[in-house]
Amino acid sequence: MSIEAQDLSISLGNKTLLKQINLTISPNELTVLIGPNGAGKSTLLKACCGDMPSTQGQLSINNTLLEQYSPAELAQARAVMTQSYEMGFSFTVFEVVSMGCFAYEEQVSQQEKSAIILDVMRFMDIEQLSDQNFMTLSGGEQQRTQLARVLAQLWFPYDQEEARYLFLDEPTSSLDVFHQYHVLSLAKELTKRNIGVLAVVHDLSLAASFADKLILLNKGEVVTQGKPENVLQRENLANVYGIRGEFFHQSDRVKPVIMLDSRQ
Ligand SMILES: Nc1ncnc2c1ncn2[C@@H]1O[C@H](COP(=O)(O)OP(=O)(O)OP(=O)(O)O)[C@@H](O)[C@H]1O
Repeated sequence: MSIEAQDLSISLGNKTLLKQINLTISPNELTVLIGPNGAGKSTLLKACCGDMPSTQGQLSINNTLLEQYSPAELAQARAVMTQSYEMGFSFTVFEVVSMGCFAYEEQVSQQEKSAIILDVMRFMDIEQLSDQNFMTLSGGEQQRTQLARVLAQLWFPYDQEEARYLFLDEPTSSLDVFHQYHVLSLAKELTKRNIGVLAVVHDLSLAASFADKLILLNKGEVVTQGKPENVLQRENLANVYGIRGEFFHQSDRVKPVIMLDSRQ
């Protein structure tokens, strides 16, 4: 059980966005995509969740090719949180989160649905905002509401045996430090429930602190992938980001950090 991308390429016109990507997203791992602006992270995330068709190569989810999934099956196999989430109408937080239940709406009672929504709102620390208009929330509160919505999509059925997947494009970009840690700890927690997580994260120290596996992208290609300490080597930071710095992990009592040289 996993998501497998094989030789995945995407071109638009004469521009190549992704070049021959090979990767595995495992259900028991938090995989984090890193790389500079324009590297292709969002494009790769969209390709892996089936939101963007590839020009070449293939993608399988739990040993079944993506094109063999119906939209309903795909909605039960994976949930996606993109970077922008414009709401055309005014909805309350509760209503936005309840949209996540669309994939199994007919299989649960109203009571069960409300219990799921409350559960994920508690998880995301937004239950006190339940009746507030989504448009009036702060950026971080909106982000946590959207996270609760995608979590709701994967909350049922409870006894699901098939691995499922959560795709998060910059889920921590508007969050304060407490909620950044909270969201990535939660993402890690989900991997214990047979949910594989692929997240785009810009903050390298945060990525190094939580990722089981990092995938470093540059110019549409995978430069390297593996454990954070192996990916965040001095030469990769220099070649890909153009910075001087290094991975530093003092002890198990503290999270690793990327230390930047003061002379860049
Ligand atoms: N629909 C499109 N048409 C043309 N070019 C596109 C399209 N979508 C993405 N691109 C280009 O593909 C490249 C990769 O974009 P992508 O959004 O995947 O990068 P990213 O690594 O997520 O960047 P960032 O860190 O800035 O969010 C960029 O150069 C972008 O301009």
